Amino acid sequence: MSGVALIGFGAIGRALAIALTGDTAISMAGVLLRTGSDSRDQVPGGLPVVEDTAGLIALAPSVVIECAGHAAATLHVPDVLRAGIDVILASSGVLADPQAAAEFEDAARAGGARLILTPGAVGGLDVLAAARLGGLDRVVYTGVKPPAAWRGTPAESLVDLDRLTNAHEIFRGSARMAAATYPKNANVAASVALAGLGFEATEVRLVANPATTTNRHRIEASGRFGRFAIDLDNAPLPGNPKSSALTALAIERLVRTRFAAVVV
Ligand SMILES: NC(=O)C1=CN([C@@H]2O[C@H](COP(=O)(O)OP(=O)(O)OC[C@H]3O[C@@H](n4cnc5c(N)ncnc54)[C@H](O)[C@@H]3O)[C@@H](O)[C@H]2O)C=CC1
Ligand SMILES: O=C([O-])CC(=O)C(=O)O
Repeated sequence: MSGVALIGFGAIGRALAIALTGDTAISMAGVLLRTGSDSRDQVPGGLPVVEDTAGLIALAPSVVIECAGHAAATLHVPDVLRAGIDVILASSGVLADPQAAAEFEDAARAGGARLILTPGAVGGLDVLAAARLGGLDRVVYTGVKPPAAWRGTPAESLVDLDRLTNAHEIFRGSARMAAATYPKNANVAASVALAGLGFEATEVRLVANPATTTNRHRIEASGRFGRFAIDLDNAPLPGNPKSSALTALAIERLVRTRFAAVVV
């Protein structure tokens, strides 16, 4: 088996295809699109396009990258894992649903494959996961994005995003609720929860702020290890103000790591 296959060809998928095409050590195996998808015209010529899970598995990739959202992850990822193919999951928030989390894990075990979470738009998950082994007391994640990043989300019923003049907290609660309520904006909250204190105990604040042009993420954690805080100020991806460019880079790094002799 060789190569990388994508589920979805939106802002992250396009960035990955550009970054990985032409690399001599890594080949692109193909892309899974929905039937009639607008993205078809943007897929580089010669790259196979498939429309269902069986077609994706038939490409025999060494790894599949999911970058299409929670529904697509639920639809395709368990079967890909059961077929023995590793999956890099961008839409980590799908695991906030205990039933989905159990199904994904069972599928990975059944197929002898690995479900790999990307740090995505944040960093510090290594610190959090190590600190957790010694015991964590508190983890707080705060995500701040410009109003445009909250369009098409429940924030629209809380505040007039077009007329916002000050920062407005649009969500405060558990990582589980954040991931379910903001599936395209709070995957980071889910990844922080999975690395640290879990979906219930991880505290999340989401903010719409007209004064920012970047996607800001702050993780604060304390426990027996001590304490840490990490701040990221991320440029958004062209084509999707919700998603940080760092997310595509973090996935690219995971892919390169799989094919590298020395792993940093
Ligand atoms: N872990 C993290 O830090 C982050 C995770 N994400 C996740 O990555 C996902 C993708 O992000 P973007 O590329 O920025 O979104 P996007 O909206 O630009 O692209 C998503 C693409 O997936 C396609 N799609 C939807 N359902 C599909 C299906 N069933 N099969 C095939 N394609 C399907 C859509 O048509 C669209 O072209 C987000 O929805 C989110 O779940 C995004 C940003 C950060
Ligand atoms: O890319 C980002 O800044 C974060 C994001 O959308 C998510 O966590 O789903």
